[in-house]
Amino acid sequence: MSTKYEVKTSNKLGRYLVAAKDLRAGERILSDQPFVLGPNSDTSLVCFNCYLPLISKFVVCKNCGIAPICPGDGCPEQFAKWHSRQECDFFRNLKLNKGTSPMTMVQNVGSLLVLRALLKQNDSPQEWKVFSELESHLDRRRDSSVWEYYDNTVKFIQSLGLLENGQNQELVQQICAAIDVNSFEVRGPPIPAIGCAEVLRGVYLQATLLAHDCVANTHMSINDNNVLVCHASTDIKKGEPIYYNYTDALKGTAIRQQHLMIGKYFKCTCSRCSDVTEMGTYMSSAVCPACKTGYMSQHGELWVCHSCKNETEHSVVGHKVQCCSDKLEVINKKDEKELEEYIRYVSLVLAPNHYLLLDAKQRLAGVLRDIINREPRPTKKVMRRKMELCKELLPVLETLSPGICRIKAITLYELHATIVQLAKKLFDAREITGADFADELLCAEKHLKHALEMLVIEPGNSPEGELCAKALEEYRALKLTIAKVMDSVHAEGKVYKIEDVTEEEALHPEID
Ligand SMILES: C[S@@+](CC[C@H](N)C(=O)[O-])C[C@H]1O[C@@H](n2cnc3c(N)ncnc32)[C@H](O)[C@@H]1O
Repeated sequence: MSTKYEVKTSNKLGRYLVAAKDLRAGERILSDQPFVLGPNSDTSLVCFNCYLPLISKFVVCKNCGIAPICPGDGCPEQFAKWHSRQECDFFRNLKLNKGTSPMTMVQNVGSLLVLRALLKQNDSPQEWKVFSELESHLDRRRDSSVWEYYDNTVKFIQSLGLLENGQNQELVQQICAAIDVNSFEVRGPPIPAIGCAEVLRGVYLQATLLAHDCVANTHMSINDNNVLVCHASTDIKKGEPIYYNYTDALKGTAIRQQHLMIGKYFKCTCSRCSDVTEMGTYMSSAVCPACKTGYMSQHGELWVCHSCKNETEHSVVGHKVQCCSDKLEVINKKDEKELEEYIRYVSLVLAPNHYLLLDAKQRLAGVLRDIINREPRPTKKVMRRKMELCKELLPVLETLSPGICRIKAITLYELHATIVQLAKKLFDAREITGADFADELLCAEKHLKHALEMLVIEPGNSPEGELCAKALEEYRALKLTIAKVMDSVHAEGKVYKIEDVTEEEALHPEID
């Protein structure tokens, strides 16, 4: 039993976790191994052992003769292996006694996670019991399209003779439902030479008890060994609920609620959902066509301006917002000019922090980052624009994801990097003084330190953990540079050049 949290039950939330003591931001609350982990139901073929995609060819496991696995040298050693001895023996029996073929497995890869959960019934009966008691909303799903969707999985499991006497298709539907309602997205193993990874789903029996709030007080990370770690993102007082955000904090209320209703079967009534301004961010609001300065938010069939109180029919504003959304779908989101044009165009219609605008601004910041890193002499204009975009995003993140937040940390890291790049360029061109240069570097240092304070809890073997290691090196180098610049500012008559800091000094500074 954890000393950090207690399990409570309410009519509204079912079981949920509360803090058993005062928790500080950054404090670890729980760490959890997956009960099951595997591909999504609509997956393309993956290796049954390591979950790498099997793109053009595969072999079958030598022992069971039916599980598709990696060809050539087999699965990379560093990845977890999921085709267990028990499963392999079970598959072998299937082949010998039922004539099950590798093709049956290939065709039913989307049901693999359900099959693996069901096999836990005998392999880990205690865990299975906990899993079988999770909320599944089975009655809400009965006779719906999702029930029908999983019909193939039911047939596949039945064909393997896995349902014991008295068990029926309801059990398979219940497993499908419990996985849908309780699973977390997990990054699959990175595909060699490409780097990107399949998105898998994992059920974590402790973490799944966290209730949802659109303004969460936890930060979740899953490392490359698939261990989930949950930290407090803000201070949490003893007795307060511990919340995780099941949906995307950077989406508007209508989209978040739809996602929660379709996937988790509840209507969120959190403080953000109950506030049409979304905590003053106006993230789903539009510019008022009457006063042109106020923002209108939706109240049922009307949109009302917070400033001049003008009322407009939903059909009118809703249509405009839909057009902005449709346009974002079709533009080239890797093209700087198309994104800038989109931002200019929709800024006439949408409030500045509307989620569609924030989406476009985030993408543009990424495109500009790539330009700055790729071009030998990126322009000051590009750097300034990227900094402006980061600065626009940060206050919204601070309101909607207070405390420790991954996107906030990355945005602060990016902001620091560009401040340093621009300041260096300006100083080298003698466009700013040594004192101004030092000020800029100090400002960058403040942002980098803040980013590091959040990144430090990321698991080392994750992309964010790697960013943390890189940021730490850069922090040490930056401190050294600042000290040199300060010295030169104070040393009369000396003209300081950043190149005066040797690479050796920058990369291996003395740590203070
Ligand atoms: C991942 S499960 C959480 C564990 C679940 N309470 C249990 O006892 O098994 C998600 C379900 O918890 C309930 N839930 C979580 N957060 C909620 C919220 N903010 N409002 C209403 N229901 C919520 C919903 O039934 C949802 O489908």
